[in-house]
Amino acid sequence: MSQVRSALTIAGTDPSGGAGIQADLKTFQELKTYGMSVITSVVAQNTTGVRSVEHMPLSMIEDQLDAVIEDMPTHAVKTGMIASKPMMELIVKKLEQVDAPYVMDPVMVATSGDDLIDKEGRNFLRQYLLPLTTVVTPNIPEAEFLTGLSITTEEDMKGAAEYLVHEYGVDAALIKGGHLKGQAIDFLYDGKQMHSYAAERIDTKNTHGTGCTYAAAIAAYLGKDYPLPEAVKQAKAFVTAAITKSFELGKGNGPTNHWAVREVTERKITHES
Ligand SMILES: Nc1ncnc2c1ncn2[C@@H]1O[C@H](COP(=O)(O)OP(=O)(O)O)[C@@H](O)[C@H]1O
Ligand SMILES: Cc1ncc(COP(=O)(O)OP(=O)(O)O)c(N)n1
Repeated sequence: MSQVRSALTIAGTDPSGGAGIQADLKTFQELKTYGMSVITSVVAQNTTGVRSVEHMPLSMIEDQLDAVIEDMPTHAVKTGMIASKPMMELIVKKLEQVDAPYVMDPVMVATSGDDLIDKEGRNFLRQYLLPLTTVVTPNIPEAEFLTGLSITTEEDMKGAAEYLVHEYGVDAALIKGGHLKGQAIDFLYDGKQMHSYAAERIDTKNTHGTGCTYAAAIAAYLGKDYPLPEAVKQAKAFVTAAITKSFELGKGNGPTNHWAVREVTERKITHES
């Protein structure tokens, strides 16, 4: 692999550093992927919650996207917080100009419980953005919204992954199991095979930004031409390390540790397919 690989994140900000654009760029950097970023919304938040949000004008989002797409090679795209239907319509149009794998982290609610996307945007995402994705990575509540299914068991998770692929035309769906009890297991359905990725659940409240970090790591590995099942396995190891060494910072849920991967060498991930 000669040229440096790059990834573009299109998301909101987290000034406390644990989630959003900040988490994505830290993840790309740790995985030696050149990180580029387009900001959709400026979010005043920390480990305890969101206090205010300013959405970027559409013209500013478009100018940021054009500035990157016209100038920089893009080997993978990851979206996080896209707060409205007009933003999504713009991003759909721009993604047509980028020939690269697209990871969607369908961010809807922050760990703190604050909504990050409006109702019109949720519905547009389901109908128009999902079909463009290489892989969508919902947590349990996000998967329940996207599918309308109740998800309380591992079998429900598998059913939701299959539903998203068959009903919404995503290439693959990764249902993350952090919100369930027991081992931290995720299920990836790629239209042909069901894959499971399991790790020991770590007893910590410091999981702010786990979903962002996981999706950004998947994008980085896809940008390096890893096959999707392997990209997910590597990203699972990355986010598990980040949680293992997460930080007791802030008064709420502390952030994950994006350089943990340099220190946590033994990360037992059970990948089955
Ligand atoms: N306490 C935990 N210990 C180990 N892995 C966890 C823990 N909580 C979440 N995970 C893992 O972190 C990733 C993010 O999952 P989840 O927290 O459900 O998504 P989100 O952060 O979007 O809500 C998944 O791989 C999940 O299995
Ligand atoms: C701007 C922004 N994007 C995404 C999130 C989600 O972060 P959070 O829910 O706290 O953590 P994960 O769901 O990724 O584990 C956010 N808070 N802000």
